[in-house]
Amino acid sequence: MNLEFYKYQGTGNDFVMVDDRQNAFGLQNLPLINSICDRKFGVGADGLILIRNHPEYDFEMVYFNSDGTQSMCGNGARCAVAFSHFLGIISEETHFLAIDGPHKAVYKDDIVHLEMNDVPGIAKDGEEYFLNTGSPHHVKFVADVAHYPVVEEGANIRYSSKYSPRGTNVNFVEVLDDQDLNVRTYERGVENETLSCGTGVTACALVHGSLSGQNHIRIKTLGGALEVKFKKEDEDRFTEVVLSGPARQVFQGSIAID
Ligand SMILES: N[C@@H](CCC[C@H](N)C(=O)O)C(=O)O
Repeated sequence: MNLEFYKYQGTGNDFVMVDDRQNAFGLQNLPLINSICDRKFGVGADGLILIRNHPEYDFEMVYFNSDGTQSMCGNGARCAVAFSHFLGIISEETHFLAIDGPHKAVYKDDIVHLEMNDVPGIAKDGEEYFLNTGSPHHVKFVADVAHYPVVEEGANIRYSSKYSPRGTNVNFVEVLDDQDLNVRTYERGVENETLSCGTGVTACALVHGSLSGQNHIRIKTLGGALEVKFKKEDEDRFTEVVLSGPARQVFQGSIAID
């Protein structure tokens, strides 16, 4: 049997996308997800996304990390919006469902503006921070992120007893100024550095914005530029959080599956 798929990338965070409006893809088939995402033996991707019908929303995004675990993916959601536009499911605006609840988004000129869920607070531990932007994120400020050992130190924090057993994603942030950051992220579920992480840059922007007093932060990742706008309420609570950036189709294909 052949599985038709599309490949998308959002600032270098890459995903195999499947139009699964017929609910044909087995959600428990983790070996299949692993093998499709494998960069040597499969298509190769940080994650796999199914687009499914939903009675109350334009579509449902079902996201899997490359190891088959599930969480919210900001870049994946931006790609899901672009893919749903390509499939003709949505036009410019959409209201869709993800694992962390409903999201609204606008797709215009190849840029997806994605409304994230409100963030209830930031936990501080010395000079390091933890918050949940749909997925869990540790945020650590460093002086020279380009030369930082992201994979080694990211794995140390991700597997530390503090975050056991669920683990966390880990972001290393270099502050350029009050509104600009360089960010590199170690991702749980990929167990490696990815070129960009949408929920991760959102977490970094909220921490930095709460320290610098700004509510519009530009973030450079290894895979490109993203922006986060938000409203800061009292007690480090954030509403109207919007993640913006490009999401593009790279190719389409078909893979033989058993
Ligand atoms: N790349 C994603 C985050 C995907 C989920 C994460 N790896 C987790 O398991 O928490 C993004 O763009 O947000």
